[in-house]
Amino acid sequence: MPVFDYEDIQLVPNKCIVKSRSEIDTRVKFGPMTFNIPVVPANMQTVIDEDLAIWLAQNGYFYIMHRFDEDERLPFVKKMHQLGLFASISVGVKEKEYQLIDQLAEHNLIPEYITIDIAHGHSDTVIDMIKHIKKKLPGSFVIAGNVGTPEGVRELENAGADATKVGIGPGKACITKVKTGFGTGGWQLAALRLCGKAASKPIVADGGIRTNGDIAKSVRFGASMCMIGSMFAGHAETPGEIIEQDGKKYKTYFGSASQYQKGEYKNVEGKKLLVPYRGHIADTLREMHEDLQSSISYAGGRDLSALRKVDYVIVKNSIFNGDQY
Ligand SMILES: NC(=O)C1=CN([C@@H]2O[C@H](COP(=O)(O)OP(=O)(O)OC[C@H]3O[C@@H](n4cnc5c(N)ncnc54)[C@H](OP(=O)(O)O)[C@@H]3O)[C@@H](O)[C@H]2O)C=CC1
Ligand SMILES: Nc1nc2c(ncn2[C@@H]2O[C@H](COP(=O)(O)O)[C@@H](O)[C@H]2O)c(=O)[nH]1
Repeated sequence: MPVFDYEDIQLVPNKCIVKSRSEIDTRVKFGPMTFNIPVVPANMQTVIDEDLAIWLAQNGYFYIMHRFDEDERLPFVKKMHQLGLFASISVGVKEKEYQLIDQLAEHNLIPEYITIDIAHGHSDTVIDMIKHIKKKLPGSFVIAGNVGTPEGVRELENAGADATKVGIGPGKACITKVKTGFGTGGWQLAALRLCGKAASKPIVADGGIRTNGDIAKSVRFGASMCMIGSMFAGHAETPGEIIEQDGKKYKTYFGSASQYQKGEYKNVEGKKLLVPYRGHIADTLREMHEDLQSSISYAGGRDLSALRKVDYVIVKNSIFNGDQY
C-alpha cells in the first residue's frame, strides 16, 4: 500500500485546452446545492460564527456551523431560512443531540445539511444518530464522521449517511496522533485515496490542508469537498481578536477537543496556537478559486472532473525543495 501525504505528491500536467483560466469552472455539486469551490471552513469555534455563515451562504460558498453553542442551533436554522439561505449545522451523538433533532422535526425546521461530527466516527453512536436523523429529518443531507478507513466509510454509508468525512488526526490543532498513536496524520492523502475507492457517495477531506495546491490534490484522490481549519482561522471575519506580537498580527486557533474548547483538561486531543492574520476571507477564497482554475488548466480540463484523472508522482517530502512558501 503506497503511503504518502500532501507534500509527497506532485500532479503531472496535461496539455492545456483553454485560452484563459477564466474559462474554467470550479463549481461543485454537493448534496442539494452547488458551490463556487469545493472548500468549506472547518466547523470549529475559532473558524466560523453566525455572521460568517451568513456571508458564505450569501456568496455561494458551503459552510458548516459548529456545534458548540448548543442552544443556538435551532434559532440559527430558523434565522437562515428567514433570510432565504440554506441551513447547515453540526451535531454530536449525546442524548441532548437527539432532542435537538426531535425539536427541529417538531418545528418543521429542516436544515439542508447536518454534519455528525465526533472524533471517532466509525462507531455505533454515529450509526444510530444517522438513522435517527434520516427517520426524523429525511430531507436533510447527512455528512458523518470522522473516519479514516474504507470500512468506516462503508459502514456510515450503509447506515444512510449521504457523505462521509475523512481525517483522524491530521489537523494543525490536533494532538490525537501523539496522545493516542492513531490516525491518518502524515498519510492523510493516502487514507483519502483508500476511502475514496471504497466510497459510493461523496467524501469530505478533513484536515492537513496547508496550501491551495492541496485542494487540487484532495480532489485528485477522491474528495468532493475539502474542510479547512488553520488556513481560515486567521481572517478578519473569523471569530476572535487580532493579537500583535513583535510587530506581527495573529489570531487564535484552538482544537475542538482542546481544553480551551472543553473548559477542562479531560480527554484532551487538541491544542491552541496562533495563526498569522491574513486579512479578508473574500481575498483568500478568491485566490483559492484562481489557483484551482490554474490546477484544472494543468490537468488539461475545464472543470473539476479533469483533476480526478491526472497522473501523479510520489516525491517524498521534497516538493518545496528547501524553499519557504
Ligand atoms: N478529526 C479528528 O481527528 C478529531 C476531531 N475532534 C473534534 O473534537 C470535537 C469533539 O469530539 P468528541 O470528543 O468526539 O465529541 P464529544 O465530546 O461530543 O464526544 C462524542 C462521544 O464520543 C465519545 N468519544 C469521544 N472520543 C472517543 C473515542 N476515542 N472513543 C470512544 N468514544 C469516544 C464521547 O464520550 P467520552 O468523551 O466519555 O469518551 C462521547 O460520548 C469534534 O468537533 C471533533 O470533530 C477531536 C479529536 C479528533
Ligand atoms: N485531533 C483533533 N482534531 C481536531 C481538533 N479540532 C479540530 N480538529 C480537526 O482538524 C480539522 C482542521 O484541520 P486543519 O489542518 O485544516 O487545521 C477540523 O476540521 C477537525 O476535523 C482537535 O481538537 N483534535
